[in-house]
Amino acid sequence: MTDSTHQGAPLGVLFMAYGGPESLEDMPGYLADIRAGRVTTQAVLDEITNNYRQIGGKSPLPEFTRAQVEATMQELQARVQRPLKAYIGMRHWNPWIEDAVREMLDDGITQAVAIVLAPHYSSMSVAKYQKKIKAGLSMNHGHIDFEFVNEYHTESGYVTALANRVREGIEAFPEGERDDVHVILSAHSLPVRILREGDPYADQLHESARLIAAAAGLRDDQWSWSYQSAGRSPEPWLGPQLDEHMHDLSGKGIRKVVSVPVGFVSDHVEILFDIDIAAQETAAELGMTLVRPPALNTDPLFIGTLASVLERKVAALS
Ligand SMILES: C=CC1=C(C)c2cc3[nH]c(cc4nc(cc5[nH]c(cc1n2)c(C)c5CCC(=O)O)C(CCC(=O)O)=C4C)c(C)c3C=C
Ligand SMILES: [Fe+2]
Ligand SMILES: [Fe+2]
Repeated sequence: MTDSTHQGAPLGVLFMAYGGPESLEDMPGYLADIRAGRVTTQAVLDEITNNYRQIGGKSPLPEFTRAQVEATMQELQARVQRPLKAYIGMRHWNPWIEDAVREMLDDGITQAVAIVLAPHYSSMSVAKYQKKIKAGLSMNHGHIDFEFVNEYHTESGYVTALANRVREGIEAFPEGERDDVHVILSAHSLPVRILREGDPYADQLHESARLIAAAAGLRDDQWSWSYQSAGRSPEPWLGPQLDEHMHDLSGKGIRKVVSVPVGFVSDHVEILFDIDIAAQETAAELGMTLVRPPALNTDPLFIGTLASVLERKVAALS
């Protein structure tokens, strides 16, 4: 428990997520932001818009984010005596991180903790969210003491929750077939150049994957690693990509697969389209059965993890 001697404004808790379009009309603006000034051809715009059309015409990410924030705040406020106030800021769409920071300053917040709804640190992900906080502060000529959660990829609640998903996927197969089921753990690819730059992303992903496989009781030959959702740019991206990896596994005679993305914490287009539609099509071509258990979303173990890592940062500010 932290003390209750702080007066005045509550302590801010800023939750940051990728952001997602709430209608197909948002697509050009959303993509322009993600691709940061690079031209998006009509063909790429049409392709990605069509992917969103196939998952219901909008991203479910904002709604999952709000639900995760509400559940985490309930748990965190029960553990911390100091009054807290939650804010949501997205990197690529409304509500923007910079606007959330302005709202915090308007509310008189002087101390805050910040977390990205992504468990692994990279200069191309978490660091960019943190830069946006700093931009929001400098644009508004304000100051807030921030404590940042950089990563939480080895937290036991996160690992156990995903190991439970792995088991749930395996148990979707009849009992006599479960020994033959192969588990693919995956995460969003990034350009290969991050390795030369000493970025911890790939190592952190592999560490999570090993912990999850061990917690799920998988044999070494019963799981493998793959990247997914590489961006549409000419430079090389980390692989193997899910599609080519599934072809490799098929070549080894594997026909039953469970897919568990470990870098995403809610169901959104990179799962609902890239796995549930695109990878399922590949599985059908290869004569494979592919089971994809739900993402963490508001799993109580995951929410407990978010509350715990935030609680430690709140304590550091007190
Ligand atoms: C670890 C890094 C990344 C995560 C996590 C991530 C999640 C994520 N991405 C989308 C949707 C799109 N991403 C796109 C491009 C893109 N994504 C990342 C990194 C992560 N994305 C990079 C580095 C890039 C390339 C940017 C560029 O300069 O081109 C795109 C654009 C189309 C494309 O290039 O494929 C989309 C759309 C979601 C919904 C998501 C979920 C959390
Ligand atoms: Fe992305
Ligand atoms: Fe992506």
